[in-house]
Amino acid sequence: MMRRAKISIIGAGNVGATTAHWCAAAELGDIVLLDIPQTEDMPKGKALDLMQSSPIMGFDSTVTGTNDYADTKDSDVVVITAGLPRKPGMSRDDLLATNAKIVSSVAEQVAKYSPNCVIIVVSNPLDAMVQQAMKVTGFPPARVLGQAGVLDTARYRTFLAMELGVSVEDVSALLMGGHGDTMVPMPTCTSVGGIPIRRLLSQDKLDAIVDRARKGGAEIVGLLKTGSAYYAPAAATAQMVEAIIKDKKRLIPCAAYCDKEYGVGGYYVGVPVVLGSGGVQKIVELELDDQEKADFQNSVDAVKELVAAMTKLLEG
Ligand SMILES: NC(=O)c1ccc[n+]([C@@H]2O[C@H](COP(=O)([O-])OP(=O)(O)OC[C@H]3O[C@@H](n4cnc5c(N)ncnc54)[C@H](O)[C@@H]3O)[C@@H](O)[C@H]2O)c1
Ligand SMILES: O=C(O)C[C@H](O)C(=O)O
Repeated sequence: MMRRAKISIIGAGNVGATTAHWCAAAELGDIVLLDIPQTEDMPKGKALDLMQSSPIMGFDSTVTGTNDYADTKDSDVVVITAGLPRKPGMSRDDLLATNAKIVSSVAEQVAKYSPNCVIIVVSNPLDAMVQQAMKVTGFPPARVLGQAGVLDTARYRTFLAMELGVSVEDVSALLMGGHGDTMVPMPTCTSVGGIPIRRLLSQDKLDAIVDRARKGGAEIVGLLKTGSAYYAPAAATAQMVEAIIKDKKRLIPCAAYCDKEYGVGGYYVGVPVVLGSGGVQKIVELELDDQEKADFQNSVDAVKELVAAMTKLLEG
């Protein structure tokens, strides 16, 4: 009998529970939703609620809630959403000290119970958290990656479609770099219905859209006031889960470990990858123009600083 894929989601908060929702609705596999013992039966409650939507939505995935890592044993994919979200006035980097400790403890348990899984980290500040997850698990870099680029690109595509009055389905785009204010839009890799974006939009309008995409997370934080975005982040994460489980070989931007690639030198940063079974199958190296190169380097430098601050915090 064919075994269904097993997907565990660590952190049953807004992003975690919504990722479970999208994954279940798309019948990607059986899902385990885990949170800390202090949350008591909360993950069980969310899992049961989701299961009770299955007759209406027509999916046969099971969803189990738990506080016990033993229930995540032998997962194929583990999504880490554990950690604090930011509130208005905070940057993602302000979460560094708290979330680095949380992600370290989570990654240790994930490696113990699912030594062969692919890990998708979502917790912020993303690029540092995924680096820490790789370090703690000792997994090969292809099996540890971060979700940011799919979300950032989706925001950029949404704003472009809104501006042009066209279907989002026809907007194809790419953003690179870290998941922060230094992320690098790639107008040379943006097209609508096959038409290069610069033939459809003035530079001013494009710049304004790029700026809004860069600040897209803060815009939602400012509106929600109690936390950060979760519908789009969860949809982005579910797309990555699907790519891995179905070996779809999607060419999408993810936070991937780049050593020689783009001359990064051993850090996680957003780059286009081929994502499929086993995680990152290939990092796609593009020839960058001078501006893109400078912007990308600036973003890599910001990631390096963040990782150095994290190392100091954890070791100090
Ligand atoms: N990468 C991205 O694009 C992206 C997008 C949105 C949110 N995020 C980040 O994802 C994280 C979660 O956001 P959220 O909105 O779901 O927050 P949330 O507060 O709704 O949920 C976080 C959950 O993590 C749990 N948790 C805390 N410590 C834990 C531990 N040690 N083990 C297991 N679970 C633990 C909490 O109990 C809580 O239920 C935040 O750090 C946020 O910044 C990243
Ligand atoms: O902005 C945040 O803090 C959450 C997330 O990184 C996002 O981009 O929505």
